[in-house]
Amino acid sequence: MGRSCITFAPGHISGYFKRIDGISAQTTGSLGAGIVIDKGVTVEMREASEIRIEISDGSMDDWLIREVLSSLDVTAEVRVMVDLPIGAGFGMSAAGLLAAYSAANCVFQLGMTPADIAAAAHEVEVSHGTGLGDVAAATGGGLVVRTHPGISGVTSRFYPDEVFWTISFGGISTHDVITSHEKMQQVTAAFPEREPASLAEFMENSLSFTEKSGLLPPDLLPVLAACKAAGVPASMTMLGNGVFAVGPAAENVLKQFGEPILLHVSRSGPVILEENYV
Ligand SMILES: Nc1ncnc2c1ncn2[C@@H]1O[C@H](COP(=O)(O)OP(=O)(O)O)[C@@H](O)[C@H]1O
Ligand SMILES: CC(C)(COP(=O)(O)O)[C@@H](O)C(=O)O
Repeated sequence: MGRSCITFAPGHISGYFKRIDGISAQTTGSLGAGIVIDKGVTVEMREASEIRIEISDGSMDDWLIREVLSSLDVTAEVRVMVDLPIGAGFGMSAAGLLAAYSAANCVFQLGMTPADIAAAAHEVEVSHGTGLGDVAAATGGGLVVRTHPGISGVTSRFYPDEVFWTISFGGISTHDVITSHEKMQQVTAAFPEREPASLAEFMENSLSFTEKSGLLPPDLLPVLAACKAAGVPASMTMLGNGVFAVGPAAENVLKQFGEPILLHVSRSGPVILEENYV
């Protein structure tokens, strides 16, 4: 007998970013811009005397969720359902952390505010090198521009109605990239000067960053070229081996290279979907 909760947190595709190091995990993060998407991570959690974790992609690697439970000193049974591949630039670690902290807060009635949940998730994300700016972005919805590091760094959110299509050829180790001084130097040099005021400007910034960042895997060159030829705005999913592209015409272009996935811009951040006493 006890309480059980189901939560959802959206994923986030970074178009471009720049690492900022502060004196703590909370003041460390990134500046940049990206889109919060309607696919993400659902977490179902119930009180239990022993920890049991099941991840929908069959992964046995459950350290991220264990980290959440141990930081709160609670034991629970947890089911994690991931809508998109982990490690492929869809911010699944931030979504998993936000959904898991929200679920634990609901199950164990911890009284955490949304800012407490975001701070806890950002702490894990930064201290383990699984991301820098995704948590801040995914605390709400929209196309998000971040001008300060940390969970309060969002300056603007706007909500384009356009559909997005994405294609993924696999992962890139976020940890290895964001802890490489050399890679971060090139990324910083590639950071666009102009803050985007529209979806079109965001896509222009993202593509110019991608081309200068030194992070573009060669497999993506023909995909980006095909999008350009068809007049479809597209860029690389930071940090993953994939492309995201705007508008209905993107589907047919991306189809030549694999199985495209349809995305919309999320209107909200983490939510509690269900709360029960069992
Ligand atoms: N939603 C999740 N649920 C459980 N573990 C996760 C989740 N997301 C990430 N992880 C763990 O964290 C590691 C690093 O993930 P990361 O590359 O940062 O993912 P992403 O790029 O999707 O945010 C993964 O190898 C996996 O062990
Ligand atoms: C680009 C990235 C550093 C990593 O993103 P992901 O691989 O999706 O965790 C992101 O957190 C950001 O700061 O913009």
